[in-house]
Amino acid sequence: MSAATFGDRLAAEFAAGRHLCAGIDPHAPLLSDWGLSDDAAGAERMGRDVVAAAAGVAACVKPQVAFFERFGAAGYAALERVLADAREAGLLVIADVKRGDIGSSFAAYADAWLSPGSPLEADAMTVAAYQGFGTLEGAFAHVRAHGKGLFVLAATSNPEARPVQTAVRADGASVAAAMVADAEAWNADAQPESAVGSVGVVLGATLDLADFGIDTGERQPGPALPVLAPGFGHQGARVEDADAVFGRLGRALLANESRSVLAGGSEGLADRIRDRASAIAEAL
Ligand SMILES: O=c1ccn([C@@H]2O[C@H](COP(=O)(O)O)[C@@H](O)[C@H]2O)c(=O)[nH]1
Repeated sequence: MSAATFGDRLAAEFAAGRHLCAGIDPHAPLLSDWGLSDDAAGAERMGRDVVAAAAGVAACVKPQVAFFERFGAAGYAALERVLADAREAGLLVIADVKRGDIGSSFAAYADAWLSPGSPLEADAMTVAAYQGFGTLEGAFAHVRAHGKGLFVLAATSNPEARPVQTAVRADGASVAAAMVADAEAWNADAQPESAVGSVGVVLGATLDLADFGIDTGERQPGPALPVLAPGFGHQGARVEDADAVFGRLGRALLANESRSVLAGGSEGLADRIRDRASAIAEAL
């Protein structure tokens, strides 16, 4: 049993003025920019350098697991070492794996990414609840028992998602709004006294959330909903606009930037991370 919840640990990052989530996305062209090989060793080098530069500066790192997975077992071994470095550096890690399945199979994904002692252990993972919010129960068990966190895809930054996520369910809620409501309800029920919940959502910073039926106006009672917001930097969203985009949902915001901090090679990485972290802290 972990004493601090994931929400508590996020709240401590916010209190220290840290809201940047530094992405670890070893795209082939970025590896080439860095003078690294497009293989597991190159991805590992980039990942470990980002961890070293982000420690104490960013709130968390977010390895995009796909970029390691493309190298098979060697990629996973590389990722394990990046995760071990991040744990040692005291950085929160969100594994961007976007897993979802029927509950019994999803529980195995949750064990892989959230079980204490698992080689792939992270602090939180991204999940898809399109097979029903209840399928996430295997991860909720780790959230309750081990202080882990979840980020449920709600309104994603990519334009192709709109028809699915704006679709209206039989109860009148859009799919995106239902994910937000379900996450808020889970936090209010499981961790009513917490300032920040442990179950958050992914909301693209590139979006007008009203188009997705998401209410950013009225502050809800209960813990603040953690929001992992990709779309800043390379995808065009500006942190200066975060308040206007997220409204009440910006209370526990993690602003993700991947390519915008990784582009330009390993030289200057620490400065870029520091600059983005300050710009985000100032804007929020
Ligand atoms: O809605 C989503 C969900 C996840 N992502 C991921 O975030 C990063 C964004 O990278 P940038 O280089 O900062 O654009 C990447 O890993 C995506 O897979 C997202 O972009 N949008």
